[in-house]
Amino acid sequence: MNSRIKDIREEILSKAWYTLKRYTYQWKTFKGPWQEQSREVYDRGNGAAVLMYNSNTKKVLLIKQFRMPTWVNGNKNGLLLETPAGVLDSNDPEACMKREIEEETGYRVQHITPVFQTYMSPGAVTEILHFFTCDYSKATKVATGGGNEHETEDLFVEEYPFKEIRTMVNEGAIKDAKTLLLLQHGMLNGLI
Ligand SMILES: Nc1nc2c(ncn2[C@@H]2O[C@H](COP(=O)(O)OP(=O)(O)O[C@H]3O[C@H](CO)[C@@H](O)[C@H](O)[C@@H]3O)[C@@H](O)[C@H]2O)c(=O)[nH]1
Ligand SMILES: [Mg+2]
Repeated sequence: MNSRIKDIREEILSKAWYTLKRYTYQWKTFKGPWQEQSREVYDRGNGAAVLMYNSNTKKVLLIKQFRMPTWVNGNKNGLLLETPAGVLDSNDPEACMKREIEEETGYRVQHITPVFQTYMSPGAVTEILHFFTCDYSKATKVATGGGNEHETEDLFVEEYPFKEIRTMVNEGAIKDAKTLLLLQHGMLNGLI
């Protein structure tokens, strides 16, 4: 509860694949007086993302895919290098993450480690992202991966040596926030 907010009204602006709402409310400002504020809020559910590193081969697994929102905002071919990630389809982030790993990468992993959770774009998007790490091995590969064709997902799986990844991070070549967070976490904690 927050006693600084009252008279909240919500209005659906768009309800298609996900939901966009406008919230209008009274906010008690830090200066004292009440003020009416209005904010558009996009609800695409919550998500999960994982740093997949192989401590034997010393490689990190990343996926490349076309991301339309980046293409309309400066990413020339629209392709983005990211950690595996997915939208949660239940209240169990760990189970969802494991399903998503198998769908996107073809690995059926037993253990993943929760590391932190963050709001990804708190001015506009409700999403909390659950972050994990996973030390994977070749032996757990059960399928080719590449995403769910029914959902028109089309992913390309790549592996990068730790050394190359560290250079990419330091030179600003990673353009996706969740991926940068996880790679930096891996570097800070001696995983990669
Ligand atoms: N038809 C249609 N399909 C959509 C739309 N938006 C998403 N999809 C389908 O839904 C799939 C969702 O795939 P996931 O793997 O579950 O999610 P993601 O797009 O990888 O999202 C992850 O990364 C995002 C960006 O960092 C995160 O925001 C998200 O929570 C999650 O972690 C997409 O690949 C696409 O096929 C849409 O507007 N229309
Ligand atoms: Mg995904």
